[in-house]
Amino acid sequence: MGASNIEQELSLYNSSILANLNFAGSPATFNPSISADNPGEPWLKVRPLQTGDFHRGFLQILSQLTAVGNVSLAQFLNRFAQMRASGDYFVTVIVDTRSDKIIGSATLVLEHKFIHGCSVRGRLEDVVVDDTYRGKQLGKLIVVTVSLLAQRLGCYKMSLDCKDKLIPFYKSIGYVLEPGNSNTMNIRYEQPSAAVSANHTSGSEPTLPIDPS
Ligand SMILES: CC(=O)SCCNC(=O)CCNC(=O)[C@H](O)C(C)(C)COP(=O)(O)OP(=O)(O)OC[C@H]1O[C@@H](n2cnc3c(N)ncnc32)[C@H](O)[C@@H]1OP(=O)(O)O
Repeated sequence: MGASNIEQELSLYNSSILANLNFAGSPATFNPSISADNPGEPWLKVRPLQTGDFHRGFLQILSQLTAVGNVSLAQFLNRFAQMRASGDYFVTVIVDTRSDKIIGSATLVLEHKFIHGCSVRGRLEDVVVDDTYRGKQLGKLIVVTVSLLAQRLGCYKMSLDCKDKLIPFYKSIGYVLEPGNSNTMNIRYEQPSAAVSANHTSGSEPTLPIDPS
């Protein structure tokens, strides 16, 4: 099914918050100058992820970043609805409108804190540009877009994890390795069990016993 057959698409977030981002205030340099509003070609568009992007190759793009698995349309729409309801996921894509295909993506996730006066931190996740479009500033464009969005949404900082070879790429956009504070540590769970929701306010969710002591 072609993406154009989808009558009513939902956006993950309100696209108006992408307007007039201050690209001039970013440490990144663009030559020629481009921005989310003016990505350099009339057939390039930067916008929030939409439900119809399942049919525009969104998951295929992500598979150039890491293993995606066999995600069905129902799974995609379910995850989309969860992200949209949370209001904390800003999956942002670049579309080639000539082919109606997604050619780039980056995600800003908001992490709500108690510290720093109940502040919000941004996390940069899942950055990818289709391999046939690389080397044309689109990687920088999508990362700067979500980084400026984080600033607009009031984040006090934005953080990312990346392979060593991408450090120069992110440095060129203003990200820095902070001395004494630049390590990533992980525990990997080889066989993740079925997720159990920790939200036990809904009647249908499993409830956790309350310790009366
Ligand atoms: C937080 C995360 O998600 S980390 C995961 C990042 N994603 C991946 O590794 C997926 C596979 N790679 C890609 O999709 C792309 O190569 C990207 C997104 C990293 C870069 O996209 P591109 O569109 O090629 O980047 P763009 O053309 O904007 O390049 C910007 C600058 O970074 C440099 N650069 C781009 N890729 C790399 C790289 N792999 N290694 C070193 N430098 C790089 C370019 O030379 C360019 O330098 P310049 O500004 O001095 O000319």
